[in-house]
Amino acid sequence: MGYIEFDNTKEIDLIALGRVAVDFNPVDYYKKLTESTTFKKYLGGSPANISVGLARLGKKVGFIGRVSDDQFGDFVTDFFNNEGIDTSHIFRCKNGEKIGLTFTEILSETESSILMYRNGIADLQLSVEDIDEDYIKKTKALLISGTALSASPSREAALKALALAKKNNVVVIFDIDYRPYTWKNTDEISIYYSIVAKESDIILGSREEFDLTEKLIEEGRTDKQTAEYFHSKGCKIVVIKHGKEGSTAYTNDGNSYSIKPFPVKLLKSFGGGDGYASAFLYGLFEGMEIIDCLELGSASAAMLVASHACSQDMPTAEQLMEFIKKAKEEYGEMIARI
Ligand SMILES: Nc1ncnc2c1ncn2[C@@H]1O[C@H](COP(=O)(O)OP(=O)(O)O)[C@@H](O)[C@H]1O
Ligand SMILES: O=C(O)C[C@@H](O)[C@H](O)C(=O)COP(=O)(O)O
Repeated sequence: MGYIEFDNTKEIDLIALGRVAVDFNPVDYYKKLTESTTFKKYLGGSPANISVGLARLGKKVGFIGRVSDDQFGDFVTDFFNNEGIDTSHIFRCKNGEKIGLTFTEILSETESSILMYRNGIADLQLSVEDIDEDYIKKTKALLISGTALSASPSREAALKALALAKKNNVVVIFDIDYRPYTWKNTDEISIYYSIVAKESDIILGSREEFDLTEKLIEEGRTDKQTAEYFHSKGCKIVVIKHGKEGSTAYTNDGNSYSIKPFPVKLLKSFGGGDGYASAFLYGLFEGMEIIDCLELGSASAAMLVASHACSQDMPTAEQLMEFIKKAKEEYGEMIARI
């Protein structure tokens, strides 16, 4: 059953809006960040990682964002160009704002932390003038990443893009993407997350992220109650992730589909969400059944938590299918299915 009706006359599959950043992941990991001395530089930023993931899977991807006018702004723009991602709407900050830097601490396979340098950040300078209706008209889907709502003028730019997407028959995907940094308080989180969530066709988030969204609506909801609420506002698919416990997609016909993680040798505990989102959305673009979309998402997520990078290690469709094939050969056809 097709829960999402994409307008396939549009030339772009997905435009993502939000931060592009630079990740510095330690090469000498499994130690404290204070002790790591060597790092590998990658493109980063959750919506940017998702964009790379979808491009690697063969989708036509665009991006709306602001980056610094320096070598790191060049680096991320060049990386996008090399991946075939449209950069016509990635703008440079002209007042010295800097791109976000993310230093990750990989203490063990299961313990990681993320140190974000976001003072005077470029991505939150995205402004309503950067939001071009003619560009948004071109895409089947717009993905809004929650951190874009954390401060003005990016907040108003994201809300303008949302309005133009609704006006132009563009599917709206809200990746809640909570990062504590930048938000003033939890009231603002709930106000702005819930505005976007109530307008979205697809929402992806962890339980914690939905709790933050629903703080000013109703607290303590179950996953089912959360899904039913956003379905009542017009959302078609609500995906609620529970880390290594797996995830469930709730569709607006009252059905739900759950998937478990694929067994994998963990390298780090982050990066899974971006792999998950890109592959899940790829499945929707391909018209797959929800459970098959979830399987793709779970597999890609597993590949990413087993990898050092969160962008550069995004799989191609061939690699993703090969990973699933091998997992099923080793663990059985129903390995990730509940
Ligand atoms: N230890 C793990 N092994 C395999 N897959 C994992 C593991 N941890 C997370 N994942 C996968 O990554 C997905 C997203 O992880 P989660 O922590 O929920 O999101 P995020 O990475 O955005 O914080 C999970 O739903 C799961 O499929
Ligand atoms: O989102 C960021 O700014 C940092 C990411 O680039 C980083 O790779 C990461 O934390 C991935 O997050 P996740 O996929 O949500 O675990």
